[in-house]
Amino acid sequence: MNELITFKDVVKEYGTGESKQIAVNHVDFTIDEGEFVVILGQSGAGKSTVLNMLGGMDQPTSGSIRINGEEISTMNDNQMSRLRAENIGFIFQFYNLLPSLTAYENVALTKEIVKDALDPSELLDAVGLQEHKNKFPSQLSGGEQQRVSIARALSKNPKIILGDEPTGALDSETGIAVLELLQKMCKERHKTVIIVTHNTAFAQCADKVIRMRSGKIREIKVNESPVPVSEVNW
Ligand SMILES: Nc1ncnc2c1ncn2[C@@H]1O[C@H](COP(=O)(O)OP(=O)(O)OP(=O)(O)O)[C@@H](O)[C@H]1O
Repeated sequence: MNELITFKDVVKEYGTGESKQIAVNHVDFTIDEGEFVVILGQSGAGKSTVLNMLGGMDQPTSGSIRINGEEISTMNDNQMSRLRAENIGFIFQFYNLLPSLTAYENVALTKEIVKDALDPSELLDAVGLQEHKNKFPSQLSGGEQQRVSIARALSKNPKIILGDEPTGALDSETGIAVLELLQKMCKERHKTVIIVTHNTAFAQCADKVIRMRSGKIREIKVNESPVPVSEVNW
């Protein structure tokens, strides 16, 4: 498989002097195109910092981050916005939908940002929300809102989908359904999906598990036979 993402000797420090905090401490890993990757670790391990640097929301203090062969750690805001718009979809713990827009309109917003946005209606069908397209976020359950946000993330047809605790605010049954959908996007649409979580049960379904503690990588494990989400004993 093609290598899509490379972190090489990446360090992220916050603050200076006595208040200096090393959030990410000399981290190396690679992610291939089409992989379903879970970054695991307890609170404060540095997971979100890694994801934020990957999405260009934060820049490393030192080291190299390459996406699709492009060095992103030295990109300016405009270059980063372009790369993000073309390649990356985000799913957050809280769905970040615009309350005054319907599910359909929230997904259709992407058309304003990218030229080749996918059809909102088809995407909402794909995430099982055929009957809810014209509802506002307040009329949808948490799981439904998260599915709208997944449809929105997919609408720009990104190569990479990043999720920071994407099931964190959902009950376990809905969380499993959302995870199943992400695994499906990975297998059927060949998306590279990277999820940050503290839930160790996710490890069974991943192609690759990156374990972090105190800003460092403790283990990188390639799973030869990942389990379909539906078969995991949660
Ligand atoms: N903007 C910031 N300023 C100062 N310190 C920060 C900042 N962002 C993160 N940190 C620190 O960096 C460390 C790693 O934080 P990070 O959010 O990446 O951890 P995490 O593994 O995602 O944790 P959680 O599961 O609780 O979200 C923590 O000690 C945190 O306090």
